[in-house]
Parts: sequence; C-alpha cells; structure tokens
Amino acid sequence: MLSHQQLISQIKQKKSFLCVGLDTDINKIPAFLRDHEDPIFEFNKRIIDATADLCVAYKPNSAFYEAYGIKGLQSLINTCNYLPKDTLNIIDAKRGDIGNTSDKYARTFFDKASSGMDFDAITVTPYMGNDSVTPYLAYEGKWVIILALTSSVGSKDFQYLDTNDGHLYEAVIKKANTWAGADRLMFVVGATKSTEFTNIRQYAPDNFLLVPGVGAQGGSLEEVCKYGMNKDCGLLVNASRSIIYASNGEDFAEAARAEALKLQQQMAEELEKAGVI
Ligand SMILES: O=C(O)c1cc(=O)[nH]c(=O)n1[C@@H]1O[C@H](COP(=O)(O)O)[C@@H](O)[C@H]1O
Repeated sequence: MLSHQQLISQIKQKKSFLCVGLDTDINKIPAFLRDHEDPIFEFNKRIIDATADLCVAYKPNSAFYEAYGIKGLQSLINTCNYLPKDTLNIIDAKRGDIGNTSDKYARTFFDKASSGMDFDAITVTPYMGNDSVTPYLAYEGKWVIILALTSSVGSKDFQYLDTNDGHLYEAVIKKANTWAGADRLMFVVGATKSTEFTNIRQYAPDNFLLVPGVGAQGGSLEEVCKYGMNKDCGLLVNASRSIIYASNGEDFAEAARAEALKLQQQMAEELEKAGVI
C-alpha cells in the first residue's frame, strides 16, 4: 500500500508515472500459454516481471477476469497476490451502489482475509453520491479513484451536462473533494480530454489523476503532461493494450517491456521538463 508521499517518491525514483493495465484477454494472449494451468495469471506474471522497474502502478480490469467465472476470479486473486509491494495496485472495477452494498464491494477488493485480495485502490462511479463512496474510504490507507471525465465518446452524454456548479464532471470533482483529501482521492480523466486538464487543476490542484487513453485510444502523453502535471507530477498514465499485446509471440514479455520503456523514457523527459525531478 502506497501513501501519497510514497507514490511521489516512487515516481521520482523510477522516473515514471506509468500504470500498466492488465486487461488480459484469453483470446489475445500467446497460444503457447493457453495450456498452462492458469494462463491469464501466467501471462500477467510475465508482464509484471518484465515491467515492474518501469512503472509505478498496475491496474487489472475486473471485467476481464469476471468474464471467466470462478477461474477468472482465481486468476485475479493470483494476480493481486503477485503484484509488487512498491507499486500502487488498482482494481478497475467501476463500482458504486448504496452503502451496505458498496461495503461488500470494498470488502471484495480490499479485505484479504475475506476475499483473498487486497488492492490499494479501486475505481468508483460517483453517480450514487457520498454514501456510495464512503464505505471504500472506511478502509484506512486505501485509495478511491472516482470517474470524472472519461476517455469514452459517450462522456458527452452526461459528463458535460451543465449544472449550477459547472459541467457535471466538474461538479463531481468539487463535491468529491469535500469527502476526502488528495491523499485518498484520485480522479479519472481521459487522455483524450487533455484540453480540460488546465481547468481541472484549478479545483483539483493536488489530486492524482488516473489518465487512461494513451496508446490504443490515441491520447497524447505530451498534451496530458503539458496541461495536467502538477508540482509532484500528479499523474498516473495508464496503457493497457499497447503494452500487453505488443506481441503475441514467444517474445510478448520483451515486447511489452520495450513499449513500457518507450513510455517511461518519454515520462522521464516530461518530469525533467516540469522540474519534478
Ligand atoms: O477507469 C478506467 O481505467 C478507464 C476510464 C476511462 O475513462 N477510459 C478507460 O479506457 N478506462 C480503462 O482504461 C483501460 C484502457 O485500456 P487501453 O485503451 O487498452 O490502454 C481500460 O481498462 C479501460 O476500461
């Protein structure tokens, strides 16, 4: 489990704010792994081994595991337990429900004695409000990552609606920041929305932003850094498919490392340019 300060230290030490997304699809992993007892875990293990020194976070997306029932859940548990202790380990679950249900989701992903998993952070939808988010915050030291402005095309359907406190996504960030500090709350902002970052930094100056959408979705790392970086970096940039499926041959782990290294090197330059390191 990483605190705000420890996360910043890791970023400075590794010169990276890369989050490797483990959206592991059994149909896309190399054929030679498929006979393995737990192919999804075996794939993840090799990706983790190949990238751990280049990234500061991992983000398994729960859908990719839940889709395979009990076997998938076991792959997720195995992956969770294999993740390094010095990375921020995020479960991308996008949950949100009334308090007693959220409490069970929190237990699922945060309480190892109950479920076998103890992720450090979870993605949460804010739509049901304060009582749907506080059960996650009840777990000391764990992070809640609230969907604010997503990378999806459909973000325009609701997130840009006008409220009496700006666009809906702006109202979400302002309100959620009254529930907890920047040491517990992050927001998801898509890399495809880089022009909004300057605005967001006015009312979320210290929060880390989890930024998916570089790589396969076409967002620009340079633009994200230009508008979104704060004095401590304040960004975790996720790439999933562009890293983990860089090759589907025997060399998939080396190819993933090469892609992660490219991003890490760009990140080091951006950190230097901004004076973070
Ligand atoms: O919460 C997320 O992580 C998320 C939010 C968002 O706005 N857009 C988005 O793509 N994501 C997730 O980030 C990952 C992006 O994967 P790639 O497009 O393959 O890099 C997927 O796991 C998505 O579910």
